[in-house]
Amino acid sequence: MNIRNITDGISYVGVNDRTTHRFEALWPLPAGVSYNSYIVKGSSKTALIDGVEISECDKLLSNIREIAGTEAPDYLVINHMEPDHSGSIKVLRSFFPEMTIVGNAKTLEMVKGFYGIEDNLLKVADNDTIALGGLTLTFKLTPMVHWPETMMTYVNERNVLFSGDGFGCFGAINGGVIDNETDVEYYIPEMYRYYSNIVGKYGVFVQKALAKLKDLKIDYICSTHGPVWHDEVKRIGGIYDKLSRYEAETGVVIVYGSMYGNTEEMAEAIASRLAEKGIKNIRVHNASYSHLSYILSDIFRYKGLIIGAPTYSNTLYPPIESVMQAIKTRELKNRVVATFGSYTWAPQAVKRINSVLEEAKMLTPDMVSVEAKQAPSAKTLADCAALADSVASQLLS
Ligand SMILES: Cc1cc2nc3c(=O)[nH]c(=O)nc-3n(C[C@H](O)[C@H](O)[C@H](O)COP(=O)(O)O)c2cc1C
Repeated sequence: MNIRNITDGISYVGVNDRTTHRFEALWPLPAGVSYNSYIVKGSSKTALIDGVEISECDKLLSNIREIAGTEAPDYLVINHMEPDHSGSIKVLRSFFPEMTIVGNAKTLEMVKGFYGIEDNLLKVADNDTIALGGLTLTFKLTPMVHWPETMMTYVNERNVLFSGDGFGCFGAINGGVIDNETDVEYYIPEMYRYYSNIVGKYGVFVQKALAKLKDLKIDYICSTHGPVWHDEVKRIGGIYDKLSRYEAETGVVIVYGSMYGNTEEMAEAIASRLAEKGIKNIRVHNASYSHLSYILSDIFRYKGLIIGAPTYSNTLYPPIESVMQAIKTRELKNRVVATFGSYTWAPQAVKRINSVLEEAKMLTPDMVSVEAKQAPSAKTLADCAALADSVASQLLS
């Protein structure tokens, strides 16, 4: 139980999930995940902000009881309808039948579509407010961060932003709810992984949301996953700004597939030459072993991207095809790219990687590609070194 007073009138009542293996049945959760819910208690009305995943609803109900006693919340504000938050709506409604469900037009359409609830709904538009008595909720519509209905709720008198999934991260709450009572560095990599996997495609919309928030004084960011940001508000905002502009740090991700070691030998040669050239942040991922979510996280973090694979059944080795589609889907930009691969009788891998990069508008005129016939020869390895030189010089120039 992580009930925590955030600031006057605002409490954390979220829950931890330490048993779901994969978020969205896709992304591993080695450190669990929290579904964050909050209570805002004014002098006349109380609002519950966002729900939790259905399997954790019982914990949420007891947290609400702990804070509000037998009093039912007057409102349930839904910032985001993804079922890891909205899954508990039906149960909450049956416990608190008088509670009004608050959302924008798109939210309420989903409330009906997912849960068949059509009564006691309150539709809000951008900048609409609800007075709770001494505390006012103002709604900021932030569509496509990362669903169409996503919005954020701001408490004017406390400078608190309930940001939905925005600024969230994987990792359950380990005791400390507010950032200054926990190890922030533990969560930062999980913020990169969360952003790149879940929100990464929607950089343009994140930028629009950030523009909308820029004049608000924000002392606390209360997202739906991970710690409440207080001391780190500025840093977290900066990370989101950078990620959504597809800006990256100096460093290189080498992601490759290999069955019998030929492509891998090229990957090793490239990595070692990059290090010789002074690149320190080099992340090498064998796509058959590293989970895609970690590969994407590094790809969002670092500016250099070198992709390699063998030809497989006249096309691209499948794990790298998955990586390519994930990159294309996320509309990645502003990367220094290079490609490599190997084949035995009819090369297809590099051609396929390059064609997906072209579709993704990531091909650059000076991009280097190297492809080895069978085992990499001394000449191929020299070409790999030249590829690394080209990437290093573009990154360090
Ligand atoms: C199941 C399978 C399918 C393959 N299909 C092709 C192919 O269509 N064209 C080709 O030139 N080589 C093909 N190859 C050969 C590999 O691309 C080649 O041996 C390459 O060097 C393997 O790289 P690796 O050692 O990094 O796994 C295939 C190999 C396997 C095992």
